[in-house]
Amino acid sequence: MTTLYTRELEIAQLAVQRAAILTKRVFHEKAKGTVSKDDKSPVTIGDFGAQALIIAALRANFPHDAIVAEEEAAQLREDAGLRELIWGLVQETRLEDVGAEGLLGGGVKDVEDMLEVIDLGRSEGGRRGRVWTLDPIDGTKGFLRGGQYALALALLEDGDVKVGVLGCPNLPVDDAAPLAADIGSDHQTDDEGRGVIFSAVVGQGATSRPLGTGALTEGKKISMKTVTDMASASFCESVEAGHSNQSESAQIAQRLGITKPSVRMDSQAKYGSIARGAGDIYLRLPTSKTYQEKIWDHAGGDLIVREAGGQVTDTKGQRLDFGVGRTLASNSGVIAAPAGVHGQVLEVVQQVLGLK
Ligand SMILES: Nc1ncnc2c1ncn2[C@@H]1O[C@H](COP(=O)(O)O)[C@@H](OP(=O)(O)O)[C@H]1O
Ligand SMILES: [Mg+2]
Ligand SMILES: [Mg+2]
Ligand SMILES: [Mg+2]
Repeated sequence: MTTLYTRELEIAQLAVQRAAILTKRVFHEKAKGTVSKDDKSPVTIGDFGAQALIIAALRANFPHDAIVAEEEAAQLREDAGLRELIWGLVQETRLEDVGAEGLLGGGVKDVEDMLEVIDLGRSEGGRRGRVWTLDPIDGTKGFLRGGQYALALALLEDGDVKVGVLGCPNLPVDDAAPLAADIGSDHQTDDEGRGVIFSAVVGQGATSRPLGTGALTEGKKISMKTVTDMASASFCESVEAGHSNQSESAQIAQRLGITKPSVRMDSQAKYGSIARGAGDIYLRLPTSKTYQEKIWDHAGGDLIVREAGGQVTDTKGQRLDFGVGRTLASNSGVIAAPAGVHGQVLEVVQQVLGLK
């Protein structure tokens, strides 16, 4: 039997759309309730609030599915001020479309329930069964500096990505718009023309549609650009130098004959951008031997790029393996490129990294 994942896709898109209403509100506020996690990385009331809203929708619609999400409630249990702020936001956030809000169902009863909902994302993942993976704000550093960020949700079944949704509130709606790494100096007031949801279902292609706040509109098919001449291609990379080795990627660009400077952008907005042909190649080269990539940072983007005509592997040339657990422990780095040139890019990556 073919499973079409129609309901999973609809719920995932609406849940991301609703949570984006919350993150956009926090994005425009000066005080974002930022705290440091144990690994010193930032998390904000936007991350916690979005995670609570999205998991609440999953709990109501797919109560038997496991969830692997980035954040956990431990810090909120010790900080009443912070959790009340988040609770206020979660309570107030509703989709404009009453029917759509009804579809999401459930809701969060009270503050304690909100903390429990956040902690439903602590599954260890794995190769068996249905596992949702959620990054409520991917690119928190981009979110804090007024750049790109994404709400990323994907469904894995037996370790394979079946549905992927990326909400990118700060990317242009227009698939043909030039690659936008930041959103200019007007970001405190103006959301006009921005906000897009990228989606994909395995075997059904990838689409984009406006993020909006009302009912979802029909998606438009997206596809990667065909690269015929490397000299006119461009790399899309992290803003954070600690997340990808930028000097190695400069050498790779040079060897490939790429002349344009890399576009630096936070979050999985990179995957969405290349999937719609606004950029060409996404490179993420390991900066340390010990860091393991997290499944929520890549699952949605991986499927969206592959369904748009791309290939995604690590630097060893292996597909990303989402069935290992919460991390991509068996992979190293990421190379996402149009299928026609992926092999050529991989070859040069391996030469520069000394892998062959
Ligand atoms: N040393 C490191 N190497 C690679 N990725 C890292 C990293 N430290 C943190 N990250 C991840 O990089 C993500 C952001 O990706 P990008 O650099 O493409 O914007 C972060 O997601 P969050 O912002 O959700 O925590 C975080 O999970
Ligand atoms: Mg992330
Ligand atoms: Mg995150
Ligand atoms: Mg984080």
